[in-house]
Amino acid sequence: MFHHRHGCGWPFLLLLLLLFPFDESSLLRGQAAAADSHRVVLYPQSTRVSSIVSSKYRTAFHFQPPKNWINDPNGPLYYKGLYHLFYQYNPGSVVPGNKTWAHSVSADLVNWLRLESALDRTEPYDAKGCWSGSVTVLADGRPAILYTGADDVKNQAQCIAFPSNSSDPYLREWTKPSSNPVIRPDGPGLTPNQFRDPTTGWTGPDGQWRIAVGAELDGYSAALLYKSEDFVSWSRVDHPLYSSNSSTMWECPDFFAALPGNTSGLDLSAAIPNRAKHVLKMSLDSCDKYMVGVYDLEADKFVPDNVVDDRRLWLRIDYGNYYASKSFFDAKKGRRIIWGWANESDSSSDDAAKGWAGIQALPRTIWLDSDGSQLLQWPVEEVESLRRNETNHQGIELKKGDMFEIKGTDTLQADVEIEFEPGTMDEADAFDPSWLLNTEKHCREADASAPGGLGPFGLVVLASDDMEEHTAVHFRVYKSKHKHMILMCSDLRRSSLRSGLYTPAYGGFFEFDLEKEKKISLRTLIDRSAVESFGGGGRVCIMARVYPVALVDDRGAHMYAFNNGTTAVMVSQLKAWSMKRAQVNVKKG
Ligand SMILES: OC[C@H]1O[C@@](CO)(OC[C@@]2(O[C@H]3O[C@H](CO)[C@@H](O)[C@H](O)[C@H]3O)O[C@H](CO)[C@@H](O)[C@@H]2O)[C@@H](O)[C@@H]1O
Repeated sequence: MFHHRHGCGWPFLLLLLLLFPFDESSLLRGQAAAADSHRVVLYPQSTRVSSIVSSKYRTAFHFQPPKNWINDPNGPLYYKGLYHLFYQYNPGSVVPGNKTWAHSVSADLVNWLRLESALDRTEPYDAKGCWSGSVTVLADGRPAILYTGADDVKNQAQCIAFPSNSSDPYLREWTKPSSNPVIRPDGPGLTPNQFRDPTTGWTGPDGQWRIAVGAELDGYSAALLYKSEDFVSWSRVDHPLYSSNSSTMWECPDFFAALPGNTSGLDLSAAIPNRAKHVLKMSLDSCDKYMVGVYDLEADKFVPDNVVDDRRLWLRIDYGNYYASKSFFDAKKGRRIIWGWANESDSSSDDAAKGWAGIQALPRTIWLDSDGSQLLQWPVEEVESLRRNETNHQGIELKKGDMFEIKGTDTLQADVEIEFEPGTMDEADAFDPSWLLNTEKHCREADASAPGGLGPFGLVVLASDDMEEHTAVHFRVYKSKHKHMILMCSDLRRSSLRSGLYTPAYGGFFEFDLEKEKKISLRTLIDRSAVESFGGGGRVCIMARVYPVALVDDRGAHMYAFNNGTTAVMVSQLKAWSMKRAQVNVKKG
């Protein structure tokens, strides 16, 4: 029998059991299947599914403007006591196009004040859009924007802008000098409409500035390297910072240094300790991938520690809906922070009806693990200021089929931290490396309801009373040669009764010394249409967008810790908080 702990729905479940007997070993699938039979009778979709046009899907603490289309975060920086976030914004519409640099500021990375646009399409060289780029603080303390201007035939060139008044901490007004564009799409191997998204600058041993620009080079991907004395006149270095024939154009490259095992960040323009590694991030295939390596100062090249030919195996910043990320060194707290964009997962006609599309994922502190092999991420600590009414449990044993309902928390706006401790690791199934090639496929097959030796166990969020709608974030433990391989999935397939949504089962693997660590942690932040999860202390991150009908209908939602694996797991610690609404772009300054 399954063990439903502290559950709300006993009478209902009992009724379901009587009416629709199901395989006891697969509670989630069983409930959904039973509910499926109900759906026709109780919830004919035409009358049941209320409109997606609801302010209830707008996020309470993820960054979004009041309306219209947004994409990439651009040029984040900390300047004179304020955090600045610029982002790609179409001021006139909810579809991509006519991009400008919208601009917001914050004292705490949580509450944001909307300012006037920083860059608009005013010149022939940016007539089709002021596209993505970065901010660099120059030696005299002045920030400079480098962005991509797309002209009327969408050829791309890199352009510069300076604050009209750099003593203004709000950096409200920006000026484009007559020297623009400062880097044209010229030179051997370049494709003029595949040349964009300049990185933040750094200085080399010769004191000269360097930047990388995403490009297609001879049909392949490259982070092209440019050098300058004064940040205004640039020349192309005869070799790229790094290039690869495993893919085509890389968008939004990001290049930074990090010390293994140290959560403090490094400022790329300052002296970089010898022990430091470098990270090159690139956006392609609708996701953000990265390589860890060293920056060979003599050759002026990035050299990855491992060259992996098959790009499906490249490490990922996030295994969900997350793209075009950009990091910056936060001089206030000495950390590196990364921002990334999460698109809507509905149709563009839904977006048009809603009048808004796109959010930014939470700002995350990002650092390298102790052996320098992968990045770890965690929401910036400031997010915790929104936590209210803590719920705390320890020592909950979850046997196969158990669900433990987390009560007393606003399940639509919540922050949950759980530690799972398997009783034994003996039953873990064997790992097959071929799963790494398609983790989403593996998450579809390794469903939350399909029992394994050790797992699935995890969290079910935004679950309707009858489980007809729910999103499962869960782990499965596999034995591999040396350590364990942990699969983390965020399965959206039953997240909504609506049709026409993109509802994959996202997934990523991480290697973990479970014998030593004993516990696997999960942190999930639920913010209405956003479910952002961090597994294994930030080893795998999954950003997801969901649109449960129950949320709009005010039917509430449930949240459960569950285990459907053969081996019992102990929830050694469970903490949940309701999250207060932040002031995000509600006011214009
Ligand atoms: O806003 C331009 C910047 O955005 C980037 C990366 O997101 O380029 C995206 C790109 O278009 C694709 O992405 C759009 C969303 O950003 C999508 O809606 C569109 O359908 C896609 O083609 O933007 C340009 C212009 O559309 C196109 O060449 C890119 O692929 C970044 O590279 C740009 O600076």
